[in-house]
Amino acid sequence: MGITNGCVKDTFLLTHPNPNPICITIIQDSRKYKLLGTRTRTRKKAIESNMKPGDMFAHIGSIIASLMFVWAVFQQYFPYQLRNYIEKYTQRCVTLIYPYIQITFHEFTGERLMRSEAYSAIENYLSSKASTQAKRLKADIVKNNQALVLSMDDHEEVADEFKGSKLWWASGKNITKQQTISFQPVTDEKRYYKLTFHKSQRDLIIGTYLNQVLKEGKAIKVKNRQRKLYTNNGSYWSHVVFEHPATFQTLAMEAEKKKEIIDDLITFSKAEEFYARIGRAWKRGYLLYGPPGTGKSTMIAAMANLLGYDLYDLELTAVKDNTELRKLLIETSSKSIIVIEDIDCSLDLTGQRKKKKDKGEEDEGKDPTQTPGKEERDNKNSQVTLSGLLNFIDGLWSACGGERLIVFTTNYVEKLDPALIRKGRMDKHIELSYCSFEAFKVLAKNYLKLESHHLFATICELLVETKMTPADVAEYLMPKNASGDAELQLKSLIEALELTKEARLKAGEEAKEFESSAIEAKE
Ligand SMILES: Nc1ncnc2c1ncn2[C@@H]1O[C@H](COP(=O)(O)OP(=O)(O)OP(=O)(O)O)[C@@H](O)[C@H]1O
Ligand SMILES: [Mg+2]
Repeated sequence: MGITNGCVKDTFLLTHPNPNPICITIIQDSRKYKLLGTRTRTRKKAIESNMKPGDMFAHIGSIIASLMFVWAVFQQYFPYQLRNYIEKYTQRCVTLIYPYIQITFHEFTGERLMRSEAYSAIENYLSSKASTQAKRLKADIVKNNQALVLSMDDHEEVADEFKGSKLWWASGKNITKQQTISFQPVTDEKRYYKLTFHKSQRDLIIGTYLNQVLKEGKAIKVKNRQRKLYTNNGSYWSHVVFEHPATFQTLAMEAEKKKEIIDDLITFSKAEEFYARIGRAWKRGYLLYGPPGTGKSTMIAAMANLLGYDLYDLELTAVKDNTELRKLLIETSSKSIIVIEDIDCSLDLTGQRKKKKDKGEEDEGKDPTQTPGKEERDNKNSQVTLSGLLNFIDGLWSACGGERLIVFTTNYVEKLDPALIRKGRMDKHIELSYCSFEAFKVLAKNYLKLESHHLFATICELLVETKMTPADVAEYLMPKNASGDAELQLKSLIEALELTKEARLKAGEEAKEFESSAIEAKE
């Protein structure tokens, strides 16, 4: 660049597209260069400079300043419509030559600027790629400060491959100034991910690849999330962190039965396509029944831990009426287990339909899930009725997308209305019963770290002859002192089993005596 009469010339003309160039004045101020823009007509007056020709810094500075200035002039002097027109056609021309397609996924979408599900799924999907490829990463802690999740920082790029096609994910952000009254400048950062791929792969990427990214991203999110236990306070759910340690490994139960339940749950959780194909909502109902202390609640916690689902513990007696019940149902999230414990105690749901039938009140063809009868309404303080509950389950099956399990527990299965537990509503009925020897061995392994012992044979015999719940057996296996002598604990269990056996025999004899005296009295 030569400077004649204080004017910038020559080199500039090489880089400047305008034949009547806009002159950029560069005034060397000690070591820094100040860039000032001015038009050609002021060329002669403009410059006082002692800049050395060929100075690289000055060149780059001048080019950038030149471009900025051209852009500023373009923005200022061209009418808006013309600018739009030029921009539109420039982009079209570029698209004609540029062989790649770009898709942008913004972090916030919609009028209410909700965080986009697609954005967070992509963030999760890219986390493993980012940790191996990106140079700048962002770290976040999830699961109650237990797990670290990495994602790529702004303006990073990672590559991915799908069925032999290469594609690139870049992260970026737009910064806009907000119009608020504040002493500090308030800026609004809008992040996005941009996917770039060759236009020949359009169908493959938009169809299959993106679906897979969203699916995998959501699965990672579910795995990383801190699970919650929701309880209803009237018509509102409140939650705490769900951290129950129960698993199917620690659950005392026959191995075959346990495996069947685990298989059923895992099959359900992976059966999205199957349910869609057969036209059924992706839901499954479980009825757990058995005496108190046989592990019904423990099994629900183990189910939630196995599948990584949230738990909604629905207290029916706290729900005012059917409308409130429906509202609660709609607020439950996907990948959750909705639990109604002790369904027989929650409401008087036991014989209402039978009573109505006896009185001939119910039409043969009438849908049982329709409007509640008077008896049902008058039964309890809570006005939730059997019909309401059936509607709740059927509504859950139809109104809410995403997978959900609903689990009822009861100590008295025979008391429940058959409509409530029919297949289709409660698909799987699981009986949890008194402690078997196989179940005892699981407890002994968990509590005493014993796989075999010479006292096991005696315990096996006694367990066949008596009825003791796993909860009671577990209580005898709890360490009673610091030494935690396993043999002592097994002996105390044997003692308790013998006492239970004696009590049972005595009760049997008394019952026999009572029966024979009743027969004698009749005669
Ligand atoms: N099958 C089991 N395996 C392991 N532990 C068990 C089992 N059953 C009971 N327990 C132990 O007994 C305790 C009580 O069990 P749980 O609350 O699951 O019984 P429940 O069947 O839900 O009883 P309820 O009908 O009274 O609600 C649990 O804390 C658990 O440690
Ligand atoms: Mg329970």
